[in-house]
Amino acid sequence: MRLIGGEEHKSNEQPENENESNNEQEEFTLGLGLPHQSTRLVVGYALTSKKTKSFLQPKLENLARNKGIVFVAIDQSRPLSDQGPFDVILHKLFGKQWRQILEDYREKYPEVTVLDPPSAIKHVSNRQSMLQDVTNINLCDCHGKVGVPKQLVITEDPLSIPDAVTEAGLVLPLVSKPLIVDGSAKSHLLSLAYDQLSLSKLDPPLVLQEFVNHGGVVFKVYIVGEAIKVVRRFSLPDINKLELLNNAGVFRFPRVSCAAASADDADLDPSVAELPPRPLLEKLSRELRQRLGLQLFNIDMIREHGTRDHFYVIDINYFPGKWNFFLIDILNIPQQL
Ligand SMILES: Nc1ncnc2c1ncn2[C@@H]1O[C@H](COP(=O)(O)OP(=O)(O)OP(=O)(O)O)[C@@H](O)[C@H]1O
Ligand SMILES: O=P(O)(O)O[C@H]1[C@H](O)[C@H](O)[C@H](OP(=O)(O)O)[C@@H](OP(=O)(O)O)[C@@H]1O
Ligand SMILES: [Mg+2]
Ligand SMILES: [Mg+2]
Repeated sequence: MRLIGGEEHKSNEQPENENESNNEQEEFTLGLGLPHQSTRLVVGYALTSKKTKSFLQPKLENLARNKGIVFVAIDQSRPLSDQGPFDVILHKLFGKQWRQILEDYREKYPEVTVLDPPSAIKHVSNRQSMLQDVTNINLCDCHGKVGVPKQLVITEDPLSIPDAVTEAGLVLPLVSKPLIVDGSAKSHLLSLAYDQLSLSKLDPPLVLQEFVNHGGVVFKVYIVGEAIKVVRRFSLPDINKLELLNNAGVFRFPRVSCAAASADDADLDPSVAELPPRPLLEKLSRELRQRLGLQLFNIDMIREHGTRDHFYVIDINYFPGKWNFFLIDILNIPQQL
């Protein structure tokens, strides 16, 4: 298991010069559970134009090509079976139609690795089901505990929300998040609720999650097959009891922890900045890859403020934006040795 990130863990094996490319391709392919090819790997990709631009940057394409990995754009206007042949299909498109196309293709070509299976992606496209697998993972002896904030799904009448929150015993403040994540900006419209009555202004379907004070830093744990990369991002600041008493209403907030909000080089309180323990991340990653059936995802984790080792998973994202940099890390590591 390789941990790449704030604290880079370099493997100490040296690539054999004579078939370096194959070994490095092996790193990439076996790490992702892909078939290892001795010659080249054809990766068909189906992404939005925005994602293609952010993911398939020249550096990645060139590096991959040097290692026998070729990316070929899938023409979404033509039958998938008329294209290829592919060894891998890498995709991040939403909607039933694409899911069906991919399921039919998997039936016909079971030998092609689909990163990742549409049903597994659908599971993490819902903010309730995405976190369900986290709570029953046995992490004893992994130097920490990992939970999920108490949360409540609201699908019906917003006027029922205040009573539903009382009944569920949720404690304010609460973070309101659209229930479905579909790549749209709308699915990232989050709000912070300081009082119960204002909750009836919200717009279901949504999930209400208890806000956990965490020192204003979130750990984004990127998982690419067997590789893990952790980065720190700025997050919402803690909310103390006085602020809670003096504030009322529901406030929408921007995407506070996006790529531009890197906290990796910030001067932070070490007790806040300390990365989650590696054994914890390795076990969590291994278990979630297996339970979610995913190879490409990230986990957003926060440390409960005032504790050393009590973490919460607040979000899981499929094929997040920074994947290409980690692919470069994985493809590139032997050259860095
Ligand atoms: N339960 C929580 N307690 C404290 N802060 C939270 C909680 N949930 C979300 N946040 C804050 O809101 C930010 C965004 O939350 P979340 O990651 O769930 O939204 P998102 O739209 O899925 O974001 P992205 O997919 O870009 O990571 C988090 O990075 C964190 O700063
Ligand atoms: O900070 P990053 O680049 O990891 O942010 C991700 C974000 O966490 C989500 O994964 C986004 O995907 P959706 O949830 O489907 O919107 C990513 O957007 P994408 O267009 O790159 O897939 C962000 O990059
Ligand atoms: Mg997040
Ligand atoms: Mg998310």
